[in-house]
Formats: sequence, structure tokens, C-alpha cells
Amino acid sequence: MRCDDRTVAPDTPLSTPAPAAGPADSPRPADAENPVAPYDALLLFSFGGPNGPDDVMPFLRNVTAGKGIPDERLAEVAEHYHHFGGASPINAQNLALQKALQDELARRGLDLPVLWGNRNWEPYTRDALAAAHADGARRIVALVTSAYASYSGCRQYRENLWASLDELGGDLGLAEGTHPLAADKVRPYFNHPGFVQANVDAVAEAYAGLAADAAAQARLVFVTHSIPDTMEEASAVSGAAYSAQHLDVAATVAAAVSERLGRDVAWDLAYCSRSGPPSQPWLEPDVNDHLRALAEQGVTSVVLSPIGFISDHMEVAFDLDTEALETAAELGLTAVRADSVGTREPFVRGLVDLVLERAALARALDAGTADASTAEGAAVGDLPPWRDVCRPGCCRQRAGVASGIPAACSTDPWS
Ligand SMILES: CC1=C(CCC(=O)O)c2cc3nc(cc4[nH]c(cc5[nH]c(cc1n2)c(C)c5CCC(=O)O)c(CCC(=O)O)c4C)C(CCC(=O)O)=C3C
Ligand SMILES: [Fe+2]
Repeated sequence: MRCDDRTVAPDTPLSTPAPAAGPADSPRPADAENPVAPYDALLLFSFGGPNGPDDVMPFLRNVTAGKGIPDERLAEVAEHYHHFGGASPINAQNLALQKALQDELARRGLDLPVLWGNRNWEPYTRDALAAAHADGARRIVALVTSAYASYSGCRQYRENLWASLDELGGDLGLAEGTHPLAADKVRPYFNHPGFVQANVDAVAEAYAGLAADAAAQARLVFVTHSIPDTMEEASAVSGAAYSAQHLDVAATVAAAVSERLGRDVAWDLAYCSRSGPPSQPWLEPDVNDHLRALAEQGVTSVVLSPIGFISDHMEVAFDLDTEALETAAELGLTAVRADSVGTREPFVRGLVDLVLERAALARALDAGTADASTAEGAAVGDLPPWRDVCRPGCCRQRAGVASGIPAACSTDPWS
């Protein structure tokens, strides 16, 4: 519950818990006057990346603080960035997405400023929140540039949001632990129709770009970021595991593509961008190993679909377009990479739909009129829509082990 002055005490949940399951027969309440109420701003909330060679090491130190990534791996990753002049494409891509969201909101006549803030580089989350606060915003909704639920794609952002709100409260001279803004978050949207549709379109286009004989038998290989097995286990505490979320999206996309092509497309899920010590198990197979296995099985062409990423940032530009496509060439495989969703229209439209869905839920929770149907958002595939408000223990780094680091947008920030 928020106070009248809209400050949030540290031990108070930022949002009311989502309602328990029940009959789904009444629609979300409509607010024809302002569908984005109660939000004053939308935070496009991303990872961040270096803008030039001098940024690379400080950026990598920000990313890996306290993570135990070996120096050897850091030096290797720094080389990936230097290979591209020391700049990550991610910042330009986020600016393009910010613009696309602004345009889509304007097209619908919705008045909601879109701010951009990052966990690991400028513009930092705290600075974006400070600007919003200075402009008079007191309640915001965050849209994370990661579609899947796991520590890396959900809780880590929520921890950063909480810490940034704490710091901003300190900057503004508020009592310790008092937040100057209330913040909600759009649910992980991996199975939202807009994200899935944009991936279907991209994969179908990639098949259309292949020569007929290659297209006729190309294996569809979906790729996502690997995570440690321990993080995978923890991701399953509050719903389908990270890998299961991807398998659900992959099955939906492959079925739609098969329908468009008029034949059953065989597909697999592979992983990229592993880090951490070799002794620590991470999700496998690595995409390069998988391409080798496919070549051994007699497969001669592949379409790589980066469903784990929403734009062509460094993981895609280096780990797929540079490394994996090189592996494919060495193996004599014909390989193309499908686009990530980027600023494709169905995706951007879907994101704005998700913001409106979250706003309607916030109004219903505030008014005490939320029921099971209020929390029922659009989803495709076998899995239900992810929860709008994270539950205690959601997306920890390790199952059952509380970090003691508070996180925003949860019923229990301290779990
Ligand atoms: C699931 C996931 C996503 C997808 C969801 C999402 O999109 O958010 C993602 C995205 C990204 N990861 C990125 C960069 C990095 N990730 C690292 C390290 C790690 N990522 C992990 C997971 C993920 N990461 C994990 C478990 C680690 C180990 C350490 C830790 O637990 O944090 C490291 C350290 C060096 C290394 O070990 O590689 C870097 C530099 C960039 C920016 C790219 C650019 O600059 O264009 C982006 C978008
Ligand atoms: Fe990463």
C-alpha cells in the first residue's frame, strides 16, 4: 500500500499481491480516460554496454562485481568488445526501442514519457529515476529488456531497481529506506503474442532468404544465453524453469513456421555465452558443439533464431554472428541467423499492450477490485502468463537461499 505522499517504507511491499486463482469471467476494469494511469512514466530498463574502448573494462567490472568470473574470461570478453571498436550495439538498439515505444504510445494517443536506464552503464537506473522524479513522476512501470524469468532476467533487475530507489531517496534527503517513487514491473513476456509473432516473422523471413534446396531441409536452432544449472533450478521455484520457458516459445514458433512453410520443421534449443569457471555446470549444449553434432548427423543447413535476446547486442553480434557462423562455415554448413525482435511492429505493439495490461492491474489492485480475471494476460503456448507481481523467492540465484538483497516489484522484497 502506498502512503498519501507516495513514499514507500522499506518493509512495505511495492505492490499488493496478485489475486488467487478463481473463475475468469469478468474483464479488467476499463479506464477510458487514461489507460496508462496510475503510471507517470515508463522505464525502459536494460543491461547497458560500453560506448567506446575506455568504457570496456569499467563496464565489465560493473557487470561482474562479486560474481567470481575468472580474469581470463573477462579479458576474452573485453576482446569481443574491442573487435567492434570497443562499443556495444546495445545502446543504439535501446534508443531505437525507446523511440519505437514513444511512437506507438503517441499513435494510440497515450501520454506516458519513456525513460531509459541501465543496470551496468550510463544512463544508469538511478539517473533515469532522478530525471523522472524531477519531472514530477511518483509512480512508474519498468519494462525490462529481457523476455524470460530467471535471476539474470528478472530479480537482478529488481534488486538494482530497489538499490537505485534507495540511493535516490538518500540523494533527495529522505529518511533512510524511503523511496521517492513507487515502481511496478511488466511481467516477463516470453510467451506474449507480440514477442512470439515477431519471432515467427523473423524465422519465416530467414527461411525465405535461403536457396530453395537449403530452405527445404534447414534445421531450426533456437539460441539463448546459457545460465548456471543452479540459476536454472532457482528459476523453477515460481513457475516453469528458464529452459522450459524457452522450449515453450520454441515449440510455438516452430509450429507457426511449419504451418507457413507447409512442412514440419525440425528444431532444437542450444545455448551461448557461457562464462564462470569450467567446474561450474551451465545449461548445454553450447551452440558451437550443437552445430558440430548436427553436421555429424548429416544436416547441411541451419537457421539460427536468437529467441533468448530481444536485440542484436554483443551476445548476438559476437557469439552468434561471429563465432557460431564461423563454426558453421568450418563445418561446411549453410547457416543464416534470423533477426531478433528489435523494433518489429508486433513486438513493440505487444510491449505497449503489456504496459496497459499492467496499468489496468495496478488500478484494480489499488481499488481493491482485482480478482483472478484481472491478472489474466494474453499468452500463447502451453504455459500461463507469468505473474505480474513477483512472489517471495522468485528468481533467486540459488533455490532456497535468500541473498538478503532487497528487490522491488515483489510481495516480499527481502526474500
Ligand atoms: C540470461 C542472460 C541474459 C539474457 C537476458 C537479458 O538480455 O538480460 C544476458 C544478457 C546480457 N549479458 C550481457 C553481457 C554480459 N553478461 C555477462 C555475464 C553473465 N550473463 C548471464 C546471463 C544473461 N545475460 C550470466 C548468468 C552471467 C554470469 C555472471 C552473472 O551472473 O551476471 C558478462 C560478464 C562476462 C561474461 O562472463 O561473459 C557480460 C559482459 C549483455 C550486454 C551485451 C552487450 O554489451 O551488447 C546482455 C544483454
Ligand atoms: Fe549476460
